[in-house]
Amino acid sequence: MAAHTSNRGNHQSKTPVTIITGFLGAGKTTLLNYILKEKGSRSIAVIENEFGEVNIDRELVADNLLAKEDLVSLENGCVCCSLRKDIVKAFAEIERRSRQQAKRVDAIVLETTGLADPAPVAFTFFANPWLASRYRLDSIICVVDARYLMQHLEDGQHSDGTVNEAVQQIAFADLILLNKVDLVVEEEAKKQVVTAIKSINNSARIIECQLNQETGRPPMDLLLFNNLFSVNRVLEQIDPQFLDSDSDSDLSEDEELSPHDSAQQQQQQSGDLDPGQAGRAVSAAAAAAADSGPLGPTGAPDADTDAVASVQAAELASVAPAAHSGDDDAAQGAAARSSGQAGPSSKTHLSAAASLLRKYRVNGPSGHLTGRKHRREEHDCEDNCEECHIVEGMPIKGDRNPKRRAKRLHDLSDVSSVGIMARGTLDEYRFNMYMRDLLAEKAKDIFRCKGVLSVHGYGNTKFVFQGVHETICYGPAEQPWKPDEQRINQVVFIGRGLDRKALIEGFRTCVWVPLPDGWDEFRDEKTRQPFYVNRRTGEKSWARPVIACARVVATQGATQQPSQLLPRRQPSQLTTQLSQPVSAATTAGQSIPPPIAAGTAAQSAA
Ligand SMILES: Nc1nc2c(ncn2[C@@H]2O[C@H](COP(=O)(O)OP(=O)(O)OP(=O)(O)O)[C@@H](O)[C@H]2O)c(=O)[nH]1
Repeated sequence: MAAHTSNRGNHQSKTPVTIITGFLGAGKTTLLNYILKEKGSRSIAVIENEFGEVNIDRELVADNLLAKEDLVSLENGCVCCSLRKDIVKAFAEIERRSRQQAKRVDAIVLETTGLADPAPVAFTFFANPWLASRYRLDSIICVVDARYLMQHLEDGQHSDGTVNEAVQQIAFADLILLNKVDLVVEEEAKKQVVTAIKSINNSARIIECQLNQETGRPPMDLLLFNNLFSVNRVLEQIDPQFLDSDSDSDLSEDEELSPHDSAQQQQQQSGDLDPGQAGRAVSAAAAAAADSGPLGPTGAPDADTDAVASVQAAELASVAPAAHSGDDDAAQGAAARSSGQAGPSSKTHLSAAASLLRKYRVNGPSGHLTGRKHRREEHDCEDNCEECHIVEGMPIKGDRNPKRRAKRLHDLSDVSSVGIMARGTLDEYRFNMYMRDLLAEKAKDIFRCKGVLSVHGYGNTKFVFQGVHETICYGPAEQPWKPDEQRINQVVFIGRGLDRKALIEGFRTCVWVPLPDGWDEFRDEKTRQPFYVNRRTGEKSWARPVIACARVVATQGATQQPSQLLPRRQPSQLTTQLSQPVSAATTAGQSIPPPIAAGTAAQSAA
């Protein structure tokens, strides 16, 4: 780990950092899990950034980590904007933990959210002196969803010439994993995707893969320690003015931590970072690290006198203003750093860094996750308007004319996440119906949904569900529910124009509740729709009776007469029916099948 390396400024001795980027649902976490499983004796720490209100990825990644200390989560925000300060703090936290356990870290993998622009994240490694002295960017890997890329690119090309995150992610990649090739059967369609990728980034290597299959994964040595990132490439092929520097910096003022923050920092020593607490906790770590000094390779304190200053720099996550030193200086400095030569003068370094950070500091005061509805057309704003998340950005490749540079739009004002948690177990059928109806109506706008579920009738099997637009699959998690683990269902939806209230209310109806005494549940053999029979009276109903007023509810809203139902079956048959795994309804990569015609008993059952 960087804290365990005494060489400063030597490119190869710095701890390599791999950024995994890619649009929502492309397969980033699948890749990360593969890396963690195949890492062998190498020690890898993970910084995981999740956009959603509920962190499902932590659950999915944690099983593959040797220790939970190897994972730092940056939740409910996006590292490229609202959580960017926290990147530095997350690195400091990893150092603190590794120091505490006298453990080395060979590499760090940072998984961004699917909505992140990797550019500002990447440049934090050049802009922040503390990070730059300890870490080097090994490569940016972009995972591309072969099935949905064209849709995402189309969504990303606006009539006003702006581009979206999917484009940025490809443009900045050093390595592109064209994933889910199993879902694109036609060679022509695949070629079209490859052509689209090459039109954005012609220099990155493209590897076709199927990350969810053992046989479809790229070899590990292509992924880590590959030294592919090059600032020169960014300057030459993406934005020649990327490192333009100037003298002003407005960074330090609002990024400094107040004494109040510092007091809070002292209280949090370990554990995953809560949203909002994250930065403070990790800063405390940076401060603690500064106090004790960095460790050398053996774990002994290093006498490096700039240590305190460096770590404090990390804590502040800011750069001091520096005199204007000229574009060439800045570019050369960055290029020199990239190639492992001695760094530029600190003046140049800080100046370039100030320019970069200012350029990419795009989020408004409250960040885009607060559900701001501020839209571009509502006022006549300029580039860099913080309210709109619009910054001056990348040119379209090959376009060297600054006047024609496309503005990059990081307008997530209508994109939100809705996280829902519910205690207990879920009714399989109702949940299937809930998802089917939701996706039938809103699949295009629901970019991503995922969750961890406890389903009634399946004992301690923990189910994971994963959805990307209308593609959804269910399956058992790697680990079952632990005996002392609370059964809390967690789902998260990420998309455009989500109706939070409707999503929550709908999900609530999926929670399994016991039937009133005397009622049995059966399934229609063809549709698998449940129906209910009163043992005593023989009454049948599509609607689920509830305990308090079973008769009333049982007849309310039923869409067909119980007489149309199949004959009553024996309880043993019922058990067989209900023990069908929820995953049997769908298999990976297939859309959820419609068990019954739309709009029938699923809604009325509530
Ligand atoms: N068919 C198919 N599915 C895949 C492949 N690779 C990953 N998946 C599935 O795609 C879904 C999303 O994968 P993740 O790894 O969670 O995607 P992600 O990019 O981390 O998603 P976010 O973090 O939410 O943006 C999961 O259900 C994976 O099992 C593949 O090669 N083929």
